[in-house]
Amino acid sequence: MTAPDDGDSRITANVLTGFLGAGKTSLLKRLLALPSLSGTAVIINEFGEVGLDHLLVEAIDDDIVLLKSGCICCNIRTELKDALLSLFERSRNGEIPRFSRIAIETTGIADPAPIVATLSADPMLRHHFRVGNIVTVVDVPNGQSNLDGFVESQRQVAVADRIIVSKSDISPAEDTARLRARLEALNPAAEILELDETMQPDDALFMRDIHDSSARGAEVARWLKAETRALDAHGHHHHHGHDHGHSHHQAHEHDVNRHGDIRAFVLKGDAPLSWARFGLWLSMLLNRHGGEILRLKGLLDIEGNDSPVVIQGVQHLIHKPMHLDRWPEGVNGTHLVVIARGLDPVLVERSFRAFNGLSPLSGGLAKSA
Ligand SMILES: Nc1nc2c(ncn2[C@@H]2O[C@H](COP(=O)(O)OP(=O)(O)OP(=O)(O)O)[C@@H](O)[C@H]2O)c(=O)[nH]1
Repeated sequence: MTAPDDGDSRITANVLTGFLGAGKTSLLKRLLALPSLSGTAVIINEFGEVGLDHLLVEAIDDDIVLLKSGCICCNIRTELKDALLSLFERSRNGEIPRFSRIAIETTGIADPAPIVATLSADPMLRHHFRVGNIVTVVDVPNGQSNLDGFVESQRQVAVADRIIVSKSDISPAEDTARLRARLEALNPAAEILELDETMQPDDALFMRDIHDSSARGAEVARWLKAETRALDAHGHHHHHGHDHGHSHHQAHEHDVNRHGDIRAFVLKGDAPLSWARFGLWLSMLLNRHGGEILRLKGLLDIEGNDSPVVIQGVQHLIHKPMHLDRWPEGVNGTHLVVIARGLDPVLVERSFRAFNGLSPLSGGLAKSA
């Protein structure tokens, strides 16, 4: 793992995902109509032989690349890479306008993580592109049943930085509220926004991300808020942290963050960490369990640093760590939000504490701050 460094002039790649028909293309059209996003190049990956979405996104048709492959996890990786590099070259040569941002709309039944992985792991791609906000659209009419029936839908929600709840205009308010609650539990670190087709989206959806130093503080504050909604490694809500009488079993009965076997939890450090040791622990964890760790984001208190180091990752990948100017109000100490599938949070916490020289938590119960 490299040391934190903020200098970055690469093209931002926003990934737009969401289940079939959730409203991705409709949202993308409205985003691209905003002056601040008008120069965005677009790659659309459609399921099936005939692509139609590019016809709907007429505004920037010269820059649209359509990837027709069905399965995003295998052949699409090469195709996506070729498409991205070709767009980059063509803009360099003046064949198409220069662009500083690219939006990648995934097919509805895809797990977006391999796209993010391709973008961040391929040496050529990561030289030119960096992953910006991952935006996931979930529609109220079908969102619940998609989450029930398709692990891809769960993964789309789990990796998101922003979740757009669509079609609330044609749904009962209680359905919208119920879906929001489920999404919050599944990914407590994401911002959830209700946006139907009649509403103009904010360019911040794509533009304000963790790489933007003016937005970084607000972004991190959101991750930290996740802590009040996520569970600690033992299945307890932090604001219920005084219930020391709970057994693990009791705690898990109230474990709203478990969906299928995907769940969010928070690891906290009560002493500064050694960068090298933490890096080694994380590498080992990802080496072994990268496929199960869907999303990881948080603040690290690193020895010798007055301000926190921001870290985030998707599956096997850890993005380049960044510095935050100062600790947010009321926060000191490492806070790591983890969204994982099929991993025992207690074991992860145990190894985190042991490896990083933190004392074990007494009695097997996490203490609240
Ligand atoms: N009422 C309502 N309809 C919407 C909303 N968002 C999208 N739609 C409609 O839902 C349908 C699907 O929207 P698309 O934007 O094509 O959805 P998509 O996610 O791109 O679909 P696929 O590419 O097939 O996965 C279209 O008929 C849209 O007009 C919304 O917020 N409210």
